[in-house]
Amino acid sequence: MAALTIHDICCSYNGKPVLDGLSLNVERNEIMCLLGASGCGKTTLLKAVAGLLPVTQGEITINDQQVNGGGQATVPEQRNIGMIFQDYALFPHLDVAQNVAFGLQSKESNKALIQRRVKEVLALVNLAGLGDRYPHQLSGGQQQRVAIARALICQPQLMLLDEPFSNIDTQVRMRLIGEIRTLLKEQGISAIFVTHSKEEAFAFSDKLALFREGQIEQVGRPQTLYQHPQTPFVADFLGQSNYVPATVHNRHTLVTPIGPIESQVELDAEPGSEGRLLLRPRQIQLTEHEQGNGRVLEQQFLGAHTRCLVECHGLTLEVSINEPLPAVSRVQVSVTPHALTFFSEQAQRRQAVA
Ligand SMILES: Nc1ncnc2c1ncn2[C@@H]1O[C@H](COP(=O)(O)OP(=O)(O)OP(=O)(O)O)[C@@H](O)[C@H]1O
Repeated sequence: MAALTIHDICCSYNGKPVLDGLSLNVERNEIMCLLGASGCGKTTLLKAVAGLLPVTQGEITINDQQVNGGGQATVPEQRNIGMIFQDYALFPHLDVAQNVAFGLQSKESNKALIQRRVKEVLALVNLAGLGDRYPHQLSGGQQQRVAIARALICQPQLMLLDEPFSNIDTQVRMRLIGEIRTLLKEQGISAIFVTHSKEEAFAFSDKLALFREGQIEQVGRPQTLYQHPQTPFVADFLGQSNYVPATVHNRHTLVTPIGPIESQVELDAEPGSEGRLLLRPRQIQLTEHEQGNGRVLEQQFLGAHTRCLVECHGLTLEVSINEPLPAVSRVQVSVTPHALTFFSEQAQRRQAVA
């Protein structure tokens, strides 16, 4: 069942449309990431869901309750939403316990109950015992945990997180992402999370919605978008792409300058179609070979892997290998068997017209 349904919404600033007929579904207990370049409308969508921005067309439904539609809008405080911001937005003059209690005080008068809930949520975010510290006495990661505890205390059904990890030290970031993801899953909370960073998006979300100028280009599981992008825009946004000119020989074979390449799934293009084969750096194999079809141009040792640039039949390919190759100049380039992603010229032309 859907935790959030956004149907055909439009939002604008000073009459200039930013979201124009956008639709998106988030399932219960699902974490959806809005990923995209700066200015493409991610925060605008969060604000519309939170009720902080007027929606000029379309409907928004949160857990079966319509909050926008038919000219009506539910006020933000009645949407049962928790919000987390990049800059934590804590009250500097309140201690941690007072910050966390803040949202609950307007709904609950029983002080003992509030104190008990504060303790519970501080324990959930691993801040037990730090209730009497002030925000300036905490690290960035700890301040973000306070912001999360403050949102959790009101038991929201939906959490909106706007670049929550971008001010956090890289070393702490991946650990915090893992912890918060587990916490949201344990508490059964659905979430929408905004980021520029594909690494954060991959690590935190169940699904990705990749934005492009106020539209969603593709939505799906992170691995699906990475491995089977529907457009070169999605392919290039999510990682390094090599494009090899190719012609469809039959439904399972492409003819390329590297040689014929077999696909593990049927290709969605007619024999004879021309286009480009997408190859990720890990989908290309290099084997040392004196008469090999490739020439190593450059290698960079990057710790966990080595980035290698290879010239092969006039193409420059970026390949990711585990260890640097010894000082050899020739290699045999081959493609790891997989379900090929082929962008036919015809389909690209259709998209450009649409
Ligand atoms: N209050 C505002 N008044 C006028 N224009 C705005 C306002 N807020 C945002 N915009 C414009 O709307 C567009 C979308 O902005 P939005 O903040 O949603 O983008 P974003 O994808 O979240 O970007 P970022 O990743 O940089 O935060 C941008 O062109 C931005 O300049």
